[in-house]
Amino acid sequence: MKELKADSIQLEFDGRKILQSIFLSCKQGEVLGLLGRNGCGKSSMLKIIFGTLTATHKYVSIDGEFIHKGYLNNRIAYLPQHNYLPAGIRTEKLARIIVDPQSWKAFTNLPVYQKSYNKAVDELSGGQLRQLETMMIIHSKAEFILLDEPFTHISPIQADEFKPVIRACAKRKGIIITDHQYYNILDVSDRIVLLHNGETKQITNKDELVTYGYISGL
Ligand SMILES: Nc1ncnc2c1ncn2[C@@H]1O[C@H](COP(=O)(O)OP(=O)(O)OP(=O)(O)O)[C@@H](O)[C@H]1O
Repeated sequence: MKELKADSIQLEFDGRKILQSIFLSCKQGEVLGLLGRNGCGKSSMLKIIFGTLTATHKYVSIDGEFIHKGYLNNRIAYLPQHNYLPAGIRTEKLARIIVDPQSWKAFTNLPVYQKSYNKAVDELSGGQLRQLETMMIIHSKAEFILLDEPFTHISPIQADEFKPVIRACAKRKGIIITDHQYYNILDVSDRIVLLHNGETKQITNKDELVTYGYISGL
């Protein structure tokens, strides 16, 4: 199983330090949950690993091989925080571009695809669209999958249907997932990392999330 490592990432915006002491690793076969307050740099970190945001400094590797642009050669796929599928195009057409032919059967069996395959993206509800674009990324060819807020706009029952699909995908791939619905992240993840004051903290006990002021502990 391959291992993705993100190390020594530093990011500044207008002289303001956002990320400074970052170490993340994710093996194929596991789901790594990434938590952190609004604006702490979670999306920026995923974009740096994916290769679409330039950091002041970064070291991203898969099995020791330096990865400059993760999106090249189907190494890393990224679900952005905001919708990415273009409006006006039929779902089936987009799925044929994004989904790995080897995962086509599993993907097309998903209820969300069956309900939407002959519709255009702009005919879907916000929740349907979010599920669909997450599922397309999960069933893409990439070795590692980065999911930025996949549970946003998703109803609780659909989130519960979602989690086993993410777990099943993690048998073959490595997944890094972030969302403010932290209970869903705790549920679906093997390990948790908290981004706190620009640094990654490996979380081994839920109480540490209270200590770092991420949840209130009430
Ligand atoms: N292009 C940019 N130019 C300047 N500042 C930026 C830019 N992109 C992000 N930032 C700032 O960097 C910080 C980290 O943003 P980022 O979107 O990575 O945080 P986040 O943890 O994903 O937040 P949220 O949970 O609210 O989505 C924020 O303070 C944000 O305002």
